[in-house]
Amino acid sequence: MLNVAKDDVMAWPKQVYQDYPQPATDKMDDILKPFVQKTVEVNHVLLDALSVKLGLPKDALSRRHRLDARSTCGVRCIKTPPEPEGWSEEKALFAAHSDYGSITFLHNRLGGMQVLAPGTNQWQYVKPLPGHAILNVGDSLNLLSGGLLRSNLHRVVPPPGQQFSHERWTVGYFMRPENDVPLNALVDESPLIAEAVAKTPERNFHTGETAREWSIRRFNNIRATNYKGKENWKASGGTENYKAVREAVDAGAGARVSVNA
Ligand SMILES: O=C(O)CCC(=O)C(=O)O
Ligand SMILES: [Fe+2]
Repeated sequence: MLNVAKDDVMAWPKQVYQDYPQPATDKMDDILKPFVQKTVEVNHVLLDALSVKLGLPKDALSRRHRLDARSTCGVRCIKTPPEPEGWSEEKALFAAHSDYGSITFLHNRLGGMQVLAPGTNQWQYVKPLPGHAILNVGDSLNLLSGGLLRSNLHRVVPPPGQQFSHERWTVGYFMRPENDVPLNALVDESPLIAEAVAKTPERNFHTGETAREWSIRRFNNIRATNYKGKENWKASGGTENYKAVREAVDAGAGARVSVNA
């Protein structure tokens, strides 16, 4: 798995955070930079449409996700070898999690990603379609929207059927709010969001954390070297007050860890 920070891609050949291996540096100008720019452009169209639907000013979300502002956004490339033994639930490649940011834009050819649809205990495959991308709403957008947009639990298991004999590749862009954006529901900017928050008193939509603090806390607790058990899983959590997630975790959905979502 290779993660490349958006800020490093956009600053290239200057460095903002760190070095990357040659497969990434060779492709910065021709592939990574255009990929980031195009993805952010598409995501802004989506964020504007979502803002309007949420009763927010049209740019309320996109102005919190500007391309040239520092953030924890990044590109991720995941290569998974073929699984000769075929499918088995224990072989989850990515444990159950919800993404930390706002929008995750995923491109893959093989199946394997599964989602826990709200109100169910059944994992369902999300089938990649040619010419399409898969979009996950992350926890930050869930919070900003007062829970109106859901960040569902998902995981990755070996691809189904005959696909298991192929190498699986995912390329994704993880869009997260700008570093200093407070992660609170936007109640002052939308009566719809204010109403949704008022109707969910059991949830805290005022995290007191900035987007950067939120991501760093979660990355640090889930990192395999720090991970000691369920307590870290909970400390890494963002939507643990969200009933479906809490129930799934208590039922063991989050028992395995391998993610940096
Ligand atoms: O590989 C995939 O299809 C999804 C990976 C994922 O959920 C993640 O990187 O957060
Ligand atoms: Fe994910």
